[in-house]
Amino acid sequence: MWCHGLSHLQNRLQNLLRRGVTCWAFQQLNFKSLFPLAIHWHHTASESLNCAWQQHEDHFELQYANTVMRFDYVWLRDHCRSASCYNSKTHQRSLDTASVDLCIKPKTIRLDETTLFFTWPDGHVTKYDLDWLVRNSYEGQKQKVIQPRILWNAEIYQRAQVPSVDFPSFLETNEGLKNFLQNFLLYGIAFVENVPPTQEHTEKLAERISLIRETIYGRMWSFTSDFSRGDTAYTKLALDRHTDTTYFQEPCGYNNYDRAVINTVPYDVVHRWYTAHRTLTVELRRPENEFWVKLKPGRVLFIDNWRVLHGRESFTGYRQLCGCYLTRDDVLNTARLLGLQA
Ligand SMILES: C[N+](C)(C)CCCC[C@H](N)C(=O)O
Ligand SMILES: O=C(O)CCC(=O)C(=O)O
Ligand SMILES: [Fe+2]
Repeated sequence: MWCHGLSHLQNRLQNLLRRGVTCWAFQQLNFKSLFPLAIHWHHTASESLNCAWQQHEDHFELQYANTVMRFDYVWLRDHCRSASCYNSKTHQRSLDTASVDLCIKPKTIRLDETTLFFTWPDGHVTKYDLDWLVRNSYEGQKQKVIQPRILWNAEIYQRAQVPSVDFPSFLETNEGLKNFLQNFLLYGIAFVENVPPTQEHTEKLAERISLIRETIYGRMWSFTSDFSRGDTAYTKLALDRHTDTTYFQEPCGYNNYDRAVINTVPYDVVHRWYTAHRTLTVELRRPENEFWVKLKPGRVLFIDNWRVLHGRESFTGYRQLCGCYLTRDDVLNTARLLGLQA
């Protein structure tokens, strides 16, 4: 993440929208006439619970809360929350997953109210609450939006009139910080206004959100067009949309300027790469996806490099920027501590 101003932004957002899982209607035929092996459907005693399950040869099938779920038996054993399998104080698994027989099957399955009890061949009992299973099933997760995001282009973002947060509110109130982070998570960029235009205040701002990442550019960097480093960022040249530090093992995001020689793939794969690169670049350069921001002293911009690229026009005269790179895990951690879905 950056926390300093840029002259224009290019938003390019790939987001996978997920569809909810469909419900399942099941006409219960008399299986005896169809299959030699009787398949037992187990139902809850109380109709209101509306839960049915079936013990298949290689998985457990559960129908509950309008969701059809399928669970691997090793998974059901591995996620056991019994005292001997799970440390409820640290929320860590005690069970040695590698000790679970890959061909394990439950000896018996029983439902009591809203809890399923699986008894394994060694006598160990694993119990699951039905709602926990829905929440933690693959089928249940597919229905959830992991983190709400708003896909935008320049027009959508301008129309959204996303409010900036003021420096004092951001620094001194959790509400200010939470509003900022909510916008940052939704859009991938967010602004803080009226920040005293010093590196120290910018640093204080960044530390409010996350750990600052030390890189070859220092912890906080302040730069101008003095070519103090052999990089076009330290010139007056225009910079096309990009993200920084793509040459790091843990880059901020990816960047065409800094791309090293492609010498690890054969020529035909190289050509496919260029074709894909061209498709992406055409998309990235669509004018409607460019959101220009006029930076000024006191305006701090945070950018999620996994969602938004940055760049600038060429310029004349004196211009100085300062900022830093933030660690994504710590930004997300701060957001979660404030109750945001991140
Ligand atoms: C000046 N500042 C430290 C912000 C960025 C320097 C980044 C330089 C390099 N072109 C890259 O994109 O990673
Ligand atoms: O000068 C700017 O506005 C941005 C420069 C840049 O992208 C960089 O330093 O990586
Ligand atoms: Fe950059």
